[in-house]
Parts: sequence; C-alpha cells; structure tokens
Amino acid sequence: MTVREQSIVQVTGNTLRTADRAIPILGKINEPLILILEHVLSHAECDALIGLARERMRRARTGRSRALSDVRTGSGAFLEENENEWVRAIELRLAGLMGVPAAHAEPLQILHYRPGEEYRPHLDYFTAEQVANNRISTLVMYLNDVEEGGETVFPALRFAVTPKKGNAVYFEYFYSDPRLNELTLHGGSPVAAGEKWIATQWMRRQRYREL
Ligand SMILES: O=C(O)CCC(=O)C(=O)O
Ligand SMILES: [Fe+2]
Repeated sequence: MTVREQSIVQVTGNTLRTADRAIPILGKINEPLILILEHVLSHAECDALIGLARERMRRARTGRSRALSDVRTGSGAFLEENENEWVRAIELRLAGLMGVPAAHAEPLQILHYRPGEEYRPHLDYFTAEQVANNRISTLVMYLNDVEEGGETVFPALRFAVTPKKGNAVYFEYFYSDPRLNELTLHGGSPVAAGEKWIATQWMRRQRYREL
C-alpha cells in the first residue's frame, strides 16, 4: 500500500473556507495537489489589481530597462508589501486559503500577456543545491477572461486550466518525494486572441516579510 503524502492544504469538502468567504473547488488532482478554485477574487478586485499594475508597469518602463527573456514574454509588476488596505485584505484571504501565515507570502506579482506572449514551462521553486526559505506553493489568479489561448498548462500531467476572471489554480510542491514536486512543472500557453492578466501569490517555507 502506498501512503499518500501530507499536503499543506487539507481538502475535506467541496469548498475551502477563509475568514471572509467560501471558495468552491471546481476540480482537483490529488498528488501533487492541484485545485481549480472559483471566486477567489471578486470582479471588482480583479479590475482594481489590473488598475494598480497598469500604473506600476507604466512607471517601470520609464525606469531601468527590464531584462528580456524568451522564457517569459509578458510584462509584470510586483505590488508592495502591505500596498494598501484592500490589497492587505486579499493577501490575508490568500494566506487563509493556502494554509500558510501571511508573513510567508511574497508580494503579489501581476503579469500581463498580449497575443503571442507566453510563460514557458518551469518550476516555481528554486532548484539549486541549498536554498534557504524556498517557495512551497503557488496560487495563480485570473484577472480577466481570455478570448483564446492562455491556459495554464501542466505538461507532465497533460492537464490545462482555462483562465476565467476571479478563478484561480492552486498547486504545492513541498513533498518529500521530489518526483511529486517535479510534476508541478507548468507554464502559461501563448495567448491566441485577447489579453491575459494574472496575479500570482507564492508562499515561502518560512517567514519572508514582517507582517
Ligand atoms: O500564466 C500562467 O498561467 C502561469 C503563470 C506562472 O507560472 C507564474 O506566475 O509562476
Ligand atoms: Fe509559475
């Protein structure tokens, strides 16, 4: 008999409960744990996050030049830690959802893909020999509906998630069996039509910020 490894998020029913809402689970893979979640963000929150990131990106472009890479062709912005009150409320919800203290959270990252832009398959954790305070889990939130393409793909699992505004895909890679962690290889497939906005929350194993 094989014993299933302990996961960070414990799924018992059809919803995940946080302090401020119940989040329906639309789909699930058990090992590694991957959850497709509905209504993680309200449409108003999605729009507000895009608005905040638009300003940030405009400013970033006038500053020092961004590194160009074939791996990720979209453009991105990190929000500040404790950016403002409503961002803080979202961060607390995400920490509750992901079962990790908010102090372990990286600042939210917002990414924007135009047609043809993509994020090639990668692992979110760092794979160098000794990594202090590595990442342990990811939540990718879709901030808009994509006309065509832009799925989050898991090639090793032959699995794809279609972006839908307010929904999210959760996965974790804190297993002792490295093969389970490697199965979380994922990417953003090229946007064929329309645009794609996401917010990504990465969690660290230990404290990463003050609050
Ligand atoms: O664009 C996607 O669907 C995936 C994004 C991603 O892999 C990340 O933000 O780490
Ligand atoms: Fe990723």
